[in-house]
Amino acid sequence: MTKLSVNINKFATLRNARGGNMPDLLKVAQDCERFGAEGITVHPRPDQRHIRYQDVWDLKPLVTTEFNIEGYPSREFMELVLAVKPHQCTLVPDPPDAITSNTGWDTDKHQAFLKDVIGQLKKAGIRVSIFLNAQVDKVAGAKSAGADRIELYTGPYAEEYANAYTQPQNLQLFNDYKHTAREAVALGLELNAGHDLNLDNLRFFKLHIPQLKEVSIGHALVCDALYLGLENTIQLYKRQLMD
Ligand SMILES: CC(=O)[C@@H](O)[C@H](O)COP(=O)(O)O
Ligand SMILES: NCC(=O)COP(=O)(O)O
Repeated sequence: MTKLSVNINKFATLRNARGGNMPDLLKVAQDCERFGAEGITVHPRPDQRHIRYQDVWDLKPLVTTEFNIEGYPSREFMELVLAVKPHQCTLVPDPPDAITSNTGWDTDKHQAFLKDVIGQLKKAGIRVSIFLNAQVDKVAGAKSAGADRIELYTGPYAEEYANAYTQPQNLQLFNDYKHTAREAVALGLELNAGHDLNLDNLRFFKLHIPQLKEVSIGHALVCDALYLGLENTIQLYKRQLMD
């Protein structure tokens, strides 16, 4: 079974646009769970342009499914995560000014740093996932740094899927995802995926990477919800994830 964690960043973007509390992020998270989400993901960025550090504190007692906090492990981020203690922390190598996440970790180059931060998170009882490109040679570094899971960065997959839409089975890049997933499982790592997954490309990914434990989806899901409604949209995404 693959769990759907709804990334609620973009609801916070909308709220912040007017400075008030509409939509109410806490209600959104609770409604996502009520509508079938099996996790809530947030990605507090240094400029707090969507998720604010206070949101993370406020969400913690309300989230009854899996709470996943994503981000670059800066000192401030680590202090927040270690204090809030979510179920899972996903480490992403984003520079402070990133518009959105656009690559995975080089687990060789940053091995010592990753080992240190993952050690701190694990000591606090937090499961750690690290964001990885579909690069089979970076998986061993995730394992030796102490990660429990990897999250496959699916941005390039989504782009290629859209381009090769008529014959997705010919996707060249997809073999790299398959090999990376296989290597992760062989080394005892669990598998997440995320970024730019949507109602078009999700089913193909799920069918070909059956080891997938969880996907986190935000941007496309929120866009779909504008047309289809949040409850219906969450159900449609869950349908794509059926075994
Ligand atoms: C790690 C990842 O892929 C997501 O967190 C994505 O970057 C969403 O962040 P934004 O909503 O800021 O684009
Ligand atoms: N980890 C990926 C995520 O949380 C959502 O990414 P996106 O669906 O907003 O691109």
